Amino acid sequence: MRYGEKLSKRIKDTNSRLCVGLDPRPDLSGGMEKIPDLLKQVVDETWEYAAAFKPNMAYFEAMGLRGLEMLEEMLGNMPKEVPIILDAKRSDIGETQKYYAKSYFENWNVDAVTLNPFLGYDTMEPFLDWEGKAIYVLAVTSNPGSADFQRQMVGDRYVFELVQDICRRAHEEGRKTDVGMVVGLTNASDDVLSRIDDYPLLIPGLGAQGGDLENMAGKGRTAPDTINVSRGIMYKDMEKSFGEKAKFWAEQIAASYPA
Ligand SMILES: O=c1ccn([C@@H]2O[C@H](COP(=O)(O)O)[C@@H](O)[C@H]2O)c(=O)[nH]1
Repeated sequence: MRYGEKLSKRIKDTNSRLCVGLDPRPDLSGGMEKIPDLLKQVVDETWEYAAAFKPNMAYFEAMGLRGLEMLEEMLGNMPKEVPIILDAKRSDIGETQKYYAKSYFENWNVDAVTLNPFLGYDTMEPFLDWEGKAIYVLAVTSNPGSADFQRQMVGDRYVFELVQDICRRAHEEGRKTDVGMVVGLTNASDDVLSRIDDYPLLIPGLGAQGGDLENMAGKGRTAPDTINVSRGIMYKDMEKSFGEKAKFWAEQIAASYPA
């Protein structure tokens, strides 16, 4: 089964496009030793509402070797039907990318990984022949600085449209790996979305970053797009359970962008 099929099935089964972000912060969680139980609790309480989970490498790397062990332990115990998108945003020459691809797709067996496309198509190549896997390339990120490069014009096209050419090329070449894009909800204007094809989108920026779900309403998209919430579930309204917050966000998303 291709990645897109697995994610589409999950979105249908749960009636949810919510991607639950797993960004553990020891400073807000009573110390590093609390993180493994916290992650287990978040996964246990939210998985029924989750189209996907997205651990961000930065938060695990910040805890040193123990953090990587925690990530590995967590990945080994995730519900198998929920796709895992590892937010790594890697970028390097192709020879080195081979080892990132092996690390994420073979050793950790995640379903998808985020990549920075700045070094060009050849650096995506090592990720493109993996059955059942996907990459999401950064196209229009959710930060204000997305205007610095991504939303600049080169001739009569935006830079993010050149990024989209990577998806098109992989698709035309019939590669085994699915290729989607990261498009931040905060910057998902009509001008942007009208130029984005129906490839799977990973859409961060809901919750703490204030992205507006109305941006996604009525766009006629059919791809298995998933909308991420990290802090809004793990570190907001702590009197509520993680499950309650995940349910809330799944419903909010469905109201504007039905599954
Ligand atoms: O453009 C991007 C790409 C990735 N992210 C990541 O998503 C989550 C968002 O966390 P929140 O707490 O829901 O704001 C985090 O891991 C970011 O590094 C993004 O925000 N924007």
